[in-house]
Amino acid sequence: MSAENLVTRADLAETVHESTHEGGGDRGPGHVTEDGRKIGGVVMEMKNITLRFGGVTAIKDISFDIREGEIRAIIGPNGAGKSSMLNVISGFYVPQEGEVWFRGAKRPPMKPYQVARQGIARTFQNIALFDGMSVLDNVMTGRLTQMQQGILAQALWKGPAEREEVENREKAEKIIDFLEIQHIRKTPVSRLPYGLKKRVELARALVSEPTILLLDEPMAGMNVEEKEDMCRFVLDVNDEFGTTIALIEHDMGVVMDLSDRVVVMDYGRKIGDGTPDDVRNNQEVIDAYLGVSHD
Ligand SMILES: Nc1ncnc2c1ncn2[C@@H]1O[C@H](COP(=O)(O)OP(=O)(O)OP(=O)(O)O)[C@@H](O)[C@H]1O
Repeated sequence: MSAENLVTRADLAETVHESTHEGGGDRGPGHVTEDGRKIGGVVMEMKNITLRFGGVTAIKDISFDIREGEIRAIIGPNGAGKSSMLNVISGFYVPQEGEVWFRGAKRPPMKPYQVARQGIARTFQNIALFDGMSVLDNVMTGRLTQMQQGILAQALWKGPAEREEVENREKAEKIIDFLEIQHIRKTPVSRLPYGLKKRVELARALVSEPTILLLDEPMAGMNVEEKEDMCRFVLDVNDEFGTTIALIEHDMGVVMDLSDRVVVMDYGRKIGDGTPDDVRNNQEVIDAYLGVSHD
């Protein structure tokens, strides 16, 4: 990330002050945050996860949980294993050891589309949209995992298929309005600036009405204004829909101001876990990550 793209904590505090929630204080289940958001019980639990790629151990025996309604950040230096962890949650990787628990039940190994059907949506570190398609059509693809009608029924445009298509379109339009991209809904994605493409990706993930939203570096490569917008939308999504959010982010200003709790990884290990204040004051975290530049 270039220096000009960096948002300082002070900048962000100023711009997202109204909806930002403090990191400190009691984070027990069932509590209400200082800004009135409800944090529920544990919705997802990673238990002793180990993931290897041949000789490389990307994740070493990591456990942490995610509570309903919270914004949970995963941070750490490059190669720490953050994306691998998000890929375990979303079913792209199956760990060699450990268990993933979702809504109080151990999750069997699942394909990513099955995980998506359980209400876990994600965005990617690198933009993964259909370039030649319009914003609306891209957002509509986010409904695919929810569709009940088969391809033949869709093609014949009959009865339930027609109703489903109308319903999907209404949901897509609602999210497009919510993320303030209605003015570009007919524009091919290839013509959009970077920040708007990232917002379209967010829209596509949101239109599936996820319980948990996984964001892999949602602000990477953005300029200051784009970052401020994205921060506001992440907070608004959490506020308005009560969506639980787990995100990977390198910008510490963003992480510290957005998150309820933070997991810190380094070389595949967990070296910190707690409120932003907890991790900010953790010497191991300072030595491994916070004390060094992340440009
Ligand atoms: N598909 C893969 N095959 C082999 N090794 C992999 C694969 N994916 C990740 N790794 C390795 O696992 C380790 C963790 O990578 P990962 O991408 O999860 O880290 P990260 O913390 O997300 O890094 P970054 O911040 O740079 O995105 C690295 O050593 C990486 O090279």
